[in-house]
Amino acid sequence: MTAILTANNVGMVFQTPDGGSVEAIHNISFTLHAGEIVALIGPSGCGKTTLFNIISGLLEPSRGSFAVEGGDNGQSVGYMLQKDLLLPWRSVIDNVVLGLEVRGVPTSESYPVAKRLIEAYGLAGFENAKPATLSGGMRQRVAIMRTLAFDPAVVLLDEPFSALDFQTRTLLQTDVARIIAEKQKSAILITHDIGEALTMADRVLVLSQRPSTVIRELVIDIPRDARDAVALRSDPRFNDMFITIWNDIQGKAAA
Ligand SMILES: Nc1ncnc2c1ncn2[C@@H]1O[C@H](COP(=O)(O)OP(=O)(O)OP(=O)(O)O)[C@@H](O)[C@H]1O
Repeated sequence: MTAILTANNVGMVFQTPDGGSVEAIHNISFTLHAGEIVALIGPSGCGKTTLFNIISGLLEPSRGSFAVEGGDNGQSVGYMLQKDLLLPWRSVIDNVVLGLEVRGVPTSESYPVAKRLIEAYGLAGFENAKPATLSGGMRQRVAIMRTLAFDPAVVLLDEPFSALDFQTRTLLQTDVARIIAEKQKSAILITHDIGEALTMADRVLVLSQRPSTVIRELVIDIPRDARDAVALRSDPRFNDMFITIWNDIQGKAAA
């Protein structure tokens, strides 16, 4: 398996204005392989956002090393955030091409890429619509298209659906996992939602309380393409894994 992203003994200590320090991440090591979705889940304040900022190249770790295949992290990592951050004055297609435009790709090249994504992922006919006229789920679809349009090596999904209602969120989890598989992308999913991690990921890394380390690695041995977000919830394996992760996050020993 080809490694796309490698974190080796990554640690992060923040200096505080009063001269003290906060150790956010104690030691995290993991590898993301080509085509994989790895979920990071942990208690509130355990350092998920800090790790996300390290992965995206916004922060240098205090210890250890971090590498993304293809070099400069910022260039090879695409984000999808909880807030879709679409530009309200731009149409759907002009939002999808934004990342390409920033990189200087002319519209003669970027529009066909965007049109293919919009058609493939269920928004044909909405190319010229403004974000305000779309539902929350449609806007998140536009956000994933914008992320995929510039062909990043790794897609970072930072609580991507937490602002959506349960039904939309459940449908989009399966959809986005499928889109990532079809585009042969690798992704890291940061989430508080155990069900979301189990629906979308190949592996779940459970993080401890701050300063965080990986306290469990769980391989989800149900093929991704056979996972329906709703049917999965009545699978006994889902329940077992859910309880294991829940106990880890609560700091409880397995029952
Ligand atoms: N710039 C900073 N200076 C000092 N401490 C910081 C800084 N950034 C984060 N921290 C601390 O590091 C810890 C981890 O923060 P982080 O935001 O990464 O957690 P998180 O897991 O994303 O939280 P949540 O689950 O609530 O979104 C927290 O205790 C936070 O207060």
